[in-house]
Amino acid sequence: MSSGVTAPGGLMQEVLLNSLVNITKTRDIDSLEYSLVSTIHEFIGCQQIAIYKKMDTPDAVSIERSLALYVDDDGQFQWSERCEEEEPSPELISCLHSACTISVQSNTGVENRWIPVVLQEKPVGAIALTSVGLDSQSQVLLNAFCRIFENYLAVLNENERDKLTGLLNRQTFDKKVADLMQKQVRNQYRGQAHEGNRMIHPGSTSWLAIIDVDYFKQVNDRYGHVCGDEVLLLLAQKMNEFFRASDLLFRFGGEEFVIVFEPTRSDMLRKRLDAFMDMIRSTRFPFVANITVSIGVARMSPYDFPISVLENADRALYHAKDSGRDQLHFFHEIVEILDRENGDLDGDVDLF
Ligand SMILES: Nc1nc2c(ncn2[C@@H]2O[C@H](COP(=O)(O)OP(=O)(O)OP(=O)(O)O)[C@@H](O)[C@H]2O)c(=O)[nH]1
Repeated sequence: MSSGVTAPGGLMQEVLLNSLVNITKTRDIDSLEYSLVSTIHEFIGCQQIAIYKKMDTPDAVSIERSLALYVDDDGQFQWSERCEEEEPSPELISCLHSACTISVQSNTGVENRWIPVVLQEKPVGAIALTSVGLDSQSQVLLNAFCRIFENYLAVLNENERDKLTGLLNRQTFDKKVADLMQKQVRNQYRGQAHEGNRMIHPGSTSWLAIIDVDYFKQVNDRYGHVCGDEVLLLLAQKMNEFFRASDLLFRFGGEEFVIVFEPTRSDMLRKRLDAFMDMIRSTRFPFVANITVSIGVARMSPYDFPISVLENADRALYHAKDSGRDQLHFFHEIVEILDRENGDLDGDVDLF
């Protein structure tokens, strides 16, 4: 038996209730995960606890370990951060595939257990535990914690998402971007040249793109709002399939979408967005057959105000619309051109 908290009955119940209060007090998914792992550590006391997430990418399903806690023999513990799981165990894959709990016991009595996390009837992740075997009380507690986590995850997930497309909604923008930027500062500080298992190329920065459907009003006017919604839904699905799971995809309202890209070089991003525009041009949408999009992109560093970056991307988008639509423009390039034309090297030109 590997129980964490040992306290008299009444006190134990109080500690337990407080822990549940802490789980349900959280307002974002990262804090929820942290509360769950802390609670399992406190009440069940495992050697390792990890949360895995299934990430659907264009080419394959990848798995991310979003949080892990390692406890050594002296009870000292260490947190480990988000990373891509390069070689997921067959048990983890099978748990994610079957949505069933899997438990494997070694000769030495160490037990590995994978518990699925199910959202809208689909397995979206798993909680993995390494322990010296769980007694029945710990198993009951563990299952209850996991189910509370699952229920609360569903609530938070719904609050973060746009109802029509399922993409992140505008209200989450500040928090999500702040988290991403903090992560980049930490990586810079550690001199880390990798993002997950991807190489960060020299000269890479984050980018923010605003994608806006061209002449979308005509779609609504001609076919009605419900048909317009169908077009937006398919476009969002295409974006989800095309871009990496680590890029943040938002619907900002109407026919306007925002993507925050993890560090990459501008030439690489241009290639990717050109390919995206090509894919959209050749996709057959319901009712309208074809649509095009205009895109404005601005560089984003951890030291920028997100609102200023949004304004810059919006100016580049305006330029794309103004120049005929179905185009991609980078804000810094427009500034460079205008600077040259105006001979104004302050960069303080009234652009648009
Ligand atoms: N179907 C649907 N339409 C929406 C939604 N939100 C906003 N719209 C419509 O999106 C259209 C946006 O029109 P405009 O801003 O004039 O832009 P546009 O017609 O795409 O023209 P350009 O962007 O200049 O190419 C309007 O008709 C809005 O009513 C929504 O949730 N569903």
